Amino acid sequence: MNTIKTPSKIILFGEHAVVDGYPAISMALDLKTTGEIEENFDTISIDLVDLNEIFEITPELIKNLEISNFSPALKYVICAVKSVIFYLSEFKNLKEIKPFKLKLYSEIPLSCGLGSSASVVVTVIRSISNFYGIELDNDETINLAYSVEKEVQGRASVTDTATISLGGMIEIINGKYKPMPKDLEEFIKTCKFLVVNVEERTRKTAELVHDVSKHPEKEQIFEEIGKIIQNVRQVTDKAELGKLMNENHELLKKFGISTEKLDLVAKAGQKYAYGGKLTGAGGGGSAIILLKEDREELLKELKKIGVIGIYECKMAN
Ligand SMILES: Nc1ncnc2c1ncn2[C@@H]1O[C@H](COP(=O)(O)OP(=O)(O)O)[C@@H](O)[C@H]1O
Ligand SMILES: C[C@@](O)(CCOP(=O)(O)O)CC(=O)O
Ligand SMILES: [Mg+2]
Repeated sequence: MNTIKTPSKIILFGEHAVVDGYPAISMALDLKTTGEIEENFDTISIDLVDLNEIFEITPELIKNLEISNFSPALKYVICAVKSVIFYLSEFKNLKEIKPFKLKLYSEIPLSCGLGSSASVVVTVIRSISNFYGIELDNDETINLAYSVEKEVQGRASVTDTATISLGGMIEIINGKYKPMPKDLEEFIKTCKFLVVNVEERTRKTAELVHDVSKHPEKEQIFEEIGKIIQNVRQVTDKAELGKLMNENHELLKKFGISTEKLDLVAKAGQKYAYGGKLTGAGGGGSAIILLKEDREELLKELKKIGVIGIYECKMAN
């Protein structure tokens, strides 16, 4: 049996704007999705442990699967299985689609803005290509995973799939992923972030991304977010960086994708730490807080607000 483990991510700045070509800055997080794959007798069997579902199909039918026939929860994994098998057959000379059993499970809270969708999609792609003994480079993996997120969500950026595939910290500029400038990376590495899983989401990423794309003030808000990221590049002081996080959160609120609890957590970050903002698509889910040394008051405030979970952010390389 082969095992693949893939990190999650936090978007530090630029979520949603990045879907429209504006910049973003993100970091891989060491909460991981695991894929365990081995030969199977006659079918392709996918055990989605976190969804309590098993999907089975005979190999010859996989390429003609109609993704729209499946429930939203199954779409990411099934679209990823179909896409990687199609790609390996068409472009990497895969001759025979041998049956396999793939078990998927994750440490990442699902639908919480930490990129669980991108993490499971990259895990599927790497597990299956690995099983067939075909090496995909990062660019192939990222482009394949990005096409899956776009097909399932209707709109997506490459931020999640690139960050999760490459690890570390990356910048997205004009839809292209690049390593972070060294000095900025060194500075951000001195920062400690708290990842707060605030509450269950009311809308899926696909719906949130769609709703934001229809907002009448979208362009000017994205322009403002783009300016914040220009300023991030000059910052060498945590108080400054925290202020820019707060500004980013205020701009995201204008899209109606924050919630009362996300705002309370962001405010707690502003009051008891350097700053705080929602991360990912919003609609509930997670926030990130740039920590000061002393976090006692902050933790007390988060307890009072009542959040689902708190993770000390450890960057995954
Ligand atoms: N471990 C997993 N197993 C199966 N499907 C998963 C897994 N993790 C994520 N998913 C799929 O991704 C969806 C969540 O993706 P999304 O709404 O983009 O939220 P996020 O990426 O912020 O976690 C889940 O509803 C499910 O369809
Ligand atoms: C909202 C967005 O910028 C990030 C989505 O993150 P998540 O699926 O909520 O973890 C969409 C995208 O970049 O594809
Ligand atoms: Mg997602």
